[in-house]
Amino acid sequence: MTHPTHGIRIEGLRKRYGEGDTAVDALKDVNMQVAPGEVVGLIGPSGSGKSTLLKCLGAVIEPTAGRMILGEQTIYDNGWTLPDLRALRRDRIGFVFQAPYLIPFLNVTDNVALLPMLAGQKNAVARARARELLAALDVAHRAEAQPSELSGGEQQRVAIARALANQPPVILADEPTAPLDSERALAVMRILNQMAAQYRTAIIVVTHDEKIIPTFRRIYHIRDGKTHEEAGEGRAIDLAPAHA
Ligand SMILES: Nc1ncnc2c1ncn2[C@@H]1O[C@H](COP(=O)(O)OP(=O)(O)OP(=O)(O)O)[C@@H](O)[C@H]1O
Repeated sequence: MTHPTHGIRIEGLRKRYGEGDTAVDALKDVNMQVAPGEVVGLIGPSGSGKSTLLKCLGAVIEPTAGRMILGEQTIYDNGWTLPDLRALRRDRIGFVFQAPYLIPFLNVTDNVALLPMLAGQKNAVARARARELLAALDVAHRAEAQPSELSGGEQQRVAIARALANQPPVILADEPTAPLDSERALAVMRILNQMAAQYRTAIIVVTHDEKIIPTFRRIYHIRDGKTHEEAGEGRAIDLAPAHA
């Protein structure tokens, strides 16, 4: 089957934890499509299945049924279709979390270059790629600093650079703006939108953050393990300051 849009496609995804009387159907029927270059919001109350969905998409846990397509590749079709899930996570999916989780004893450039090096890139190529991304995210001047010397917003931008380092077709962001004030939260959303457009990345942002919800053009609501799509406001965010 061909997938003209690529990006992310999820069809009829289900996840059951446990068995028998104690089984929990965390995902009952999840359907989503995210185009390359698009940033969508995923919103839902506590316990609705958001983390379960991200963990399935990130190949951290195995779904029970359905299909998941990342980029050009079907990765799950009622079972994993790939032998090496570690390589999938490392090379094809970027993760951004609420906390930046930078490696404290590596400088900023090496934090970003590490994943391409692990994927087999030569050191010089990986570091050049890291410097290009740090420049795109406006933190090139901190390239030789240690993570502890950066502000929270700078650390989050380095974490975004790291998520982009292997040019994954997909980025999964879990509450990436929760600890940030309004201006910085909007700046992070602007960066994610710019990066999505520049690198044709499909990005899913799980969030409760009222500050950023108006920025999405499309939102998936998840409730009781089922997704519902709705149009967002898609409010322009180019008035936000450049520095997160
Ligand atoms: N490992 C597990 N074993 C059994 N049930 C689980 C497990 N992980 C999650 N669940 C259940 O699956 C359902 C969905 O949980 P999930 O963590 O995906 O929700 P969430 O939307 O991310 O919630 P929150 O916003 O509170 O983090 C909940 O009923 C939860 O109790």
